[in-house]
Amino acid sequence: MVDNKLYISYNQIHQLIDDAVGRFDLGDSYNPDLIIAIGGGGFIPARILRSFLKAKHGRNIPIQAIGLSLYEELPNVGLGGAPEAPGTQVTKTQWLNFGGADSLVSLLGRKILVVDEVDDSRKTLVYAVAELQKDIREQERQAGVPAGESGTEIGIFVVYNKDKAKAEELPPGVMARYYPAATTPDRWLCFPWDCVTDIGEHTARAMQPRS
Ligand SMILES: O=P(O)(O)OC[C@H]1O[C@H](OP(=O)(O)OP(=O)(O)O)[C@H](O)[C@@H]1O
Ligand SMILES: Nc1nc2[nH]cnc2c(=O)[nH]1
Repeated sequence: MVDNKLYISYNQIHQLIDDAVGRFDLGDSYNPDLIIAIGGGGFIPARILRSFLKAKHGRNIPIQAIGLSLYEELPNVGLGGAPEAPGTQVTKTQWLNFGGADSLVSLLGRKILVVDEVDDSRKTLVYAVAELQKDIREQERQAGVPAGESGTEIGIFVVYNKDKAKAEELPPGVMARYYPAATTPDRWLCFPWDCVTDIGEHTARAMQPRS
């Protein structure tokens, strides 16, 4: 049976992020001051990205986490696990804390970089951006700033963009700040943090020439 999965190693992710920060001139052409990581898959890439942006600008960018889920896990069938089945709608499992007395995050005027490990159908990113835009409008309203005039910008960094027709589209202003570290065929990606068997074997598979 043909293994249609693509195995990815930690080093490959690290190297792709390093290359992408230089290639896209991230930190200069778009200089984020807030990273929003979409968990769980966006957490490790966001942390690596923060190191490369700090190396460039000497400034640690805060990382805030949101939790979104679209894919359900199928029973595990060996190394790398089974591909997961897409659900029909994205669900929020965790969101930013703002607005109340214990508010931690102001979005106004921020240059936000949303980070995830893979852009597949694009549903997750579209949902995240739409929800963030609602929050920005609400914060503008609370601050008495006309809608859309706070100077807040949203960009997107993904480690892998799957080369396929997307189910949904991002707003053009956000697509202008869309940074995919790599483009990959429409195959199931097995990330190293999903590996619960032998990480050495997983890494060896990741290093084999792609078929
Ligand atoms: O482009 P899409 O088709 O929306 O898929 C991409 C999303 O799918 C995965 O999340 P998942 O729902 O599996 O949650 P997880 O990160 O917690 O595993 C991945 O981390 C992305 O967030
Ligand atoms: N691990 C993993 N999660 C995903 N979520 C959407 N596409 C993928 C994929 O190819 N691999």
